[in-house]
Parts: sequence; structure tokens; C-alpha cells
Amino acid sequence: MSLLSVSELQARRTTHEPAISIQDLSVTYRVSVEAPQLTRAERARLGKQDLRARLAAQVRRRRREVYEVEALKNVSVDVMPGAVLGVVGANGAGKSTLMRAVAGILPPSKGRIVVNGRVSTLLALGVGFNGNLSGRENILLGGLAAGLSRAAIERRFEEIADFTGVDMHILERPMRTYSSGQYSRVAFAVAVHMEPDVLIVDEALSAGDAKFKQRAEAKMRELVVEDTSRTVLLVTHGLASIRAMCNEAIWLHEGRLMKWGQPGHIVRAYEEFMGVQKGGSAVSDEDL
Ligand SMILES: Nc1ncnc2c1ncn2[C@@H]1O[C@H](COP(=O)(O)OP(=O)(O)OP(=O)(O)O)[C@@H](O)[C@H]1O
Repeated sequence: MSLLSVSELQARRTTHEPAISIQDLSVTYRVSVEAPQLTRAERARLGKQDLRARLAAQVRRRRREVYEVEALKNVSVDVMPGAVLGVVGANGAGKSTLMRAVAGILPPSKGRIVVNGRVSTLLALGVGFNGNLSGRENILLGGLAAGLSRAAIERRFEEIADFTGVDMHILERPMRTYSSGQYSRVAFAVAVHMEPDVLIVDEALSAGDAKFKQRAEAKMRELVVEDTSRTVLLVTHGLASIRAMCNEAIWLHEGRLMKWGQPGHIVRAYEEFMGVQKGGSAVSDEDL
């Protein structure tokens, strides 16, 4: 699979309207935690106080504190239709947060995201599945949730079931009885057969065993490279995949957009920043 040239990339851009427009996006998580326990010295001091002070301290002990994590700070990116945008960055850089925000799972704290078209996500695989329903039923529900008609899903069922490689009799069992690999096979199969306009992939290539991984990679290539009308956001620590599959990339660091450009440039800048030497290093591309 070869990298698309800039002219090929431009040829894919049939319209000037971005498929995804992210403007000045900030996302802040608010986390509520229990207030810290009293220290030994505080307890000793309380022991000498009256009942009212001790009750007040008990209430304080149950108090919850709220702190904030600014996961994304003023990020602006336009993704044109047909672009395959790779997202790189160290752990905690904000990559998954960006994906969740584009997928509409997380509301922006500030800024705006506009997505044109139907979105399918390979984020947390199978999040919407119901473990008490069978694989077959979850495939049907997954399709309905993605906006397909019942007839369209039933037409595609055989193909999806076949792609999972999970035996038909297992697909009739409740999904709570599945191994994690079987579960992700079904989830991956559903997500990639929904023919979305915008596909969001977050490390999903790691689903399943070696055999399924191969099939998943081939399917991804078909979705990402062969169908040039689809817009894809691909988050992975596998920099080789970013180089091979993407025609644009961004690098996030501590919630900020550091660079946006050609995948080769972005990967190189990121590797340099992380202090990774190519060849002979203990750290491989796949570890970043
Ligand atoms: N649900 C949450 N509540 C509070 N903080 C969160 C939550 N999810 C993520 N964070 C914080 O937001 C920041 C960005 O996290 P995010 O998961 O987007 O990073 P990432 O780039 O995907 O990291 P990784 O490569 O490790 O998957 C981190 O500091 C993380 O601790």
C-alpha cells in the first residue's frame, strides 16, 4: 500500500466543505473525588474538641472535591472529505479525547465541532452492545444504531457474520459468554460494515488474534485507501501505520496541537521530540 501523493489527496477533495471542522476546541474533564482523609495530627486535635466540632469533621470527611483536567486546549483542524488523518502523541496527549469529541460522545467545553455525514467509530469496541443479547441480535442493533434500515442490515448480516469468523452457533449465544477476542471480532465487524462517511479508529487494529488482525488490517485498507470518498481519523501508537495509511497527520502534546502536515514530517518531528533514534534503538515505532 502506498502513500497518496499531495495531488492525489487534492483530487479526493471534491468539495471545499470540510468533512470535519474543529474550531478552537477545548475539552475539560471534571472529576469528583472524595476529600482526603483527616491526618493523624488532625484526628488527635479533634479528640480534644467538643461533639459539634467532631460532627463537622465527619461531614468534611464525606465531602467531595472536584478537580479539572484540561485534556484539549484550543485545537483547530479541518479535515477534508476523503482525507485520512493520523493522530499521534504521547500517552495522555488528548488523542482519545479528540476522537470522543468528534464522535459526539463528549461535549466541547469550548469551541465547535461540525461533522458532515454519518459517523462510525472504532473507539471502545462494542460499547453499545448488550451482553444479554446474542451476537446476532447485537449485530442487528448495532446496524440500527448506525442508522441503517432493518432490511439493509439483514441483507448484510451474512457478510458481517462471516467476517467475524465466529461460529454461527456461538453468534446465537449471549455476548456476555464471549471471550474478549470473540467480542471484539463482532464489534469490529459491525463497525466496519456500516459504510460510514466518517470513520474514527482508535487503536482498533489490535482487536482479536493474529489471524483476525490480518483480516482487520485488510478491511481497514479497503475502507481507508480503496474507498477514497471516506474520511478517516486514525489514532495509533503504530507510527508505521500512520506513514502507510494516512495522507495527513497531527501531533498532539498535553492537549495542544503541536504540528499538522504530511505524515512523514509529523512522525519525524514527534520521534525527535520523544528522543527516539531510528535503528538500534530499544524503542520501536510501534511503541510510541
Ligand atoms: N474520563 C476522564 N476523566 C478525567 N480525566 C480524563 C478522562 N479521560 C482522560 N482523562 C485525562 O485527559 C488527558 C488526555 O487523555 P486521553 O485519553 O485523551 O489521552 P491519549 O492521548 O488518548 O492517551 P493514550 O495514548 O495513553 O491513550 C489525560 O491527562 C487523562 O488523564
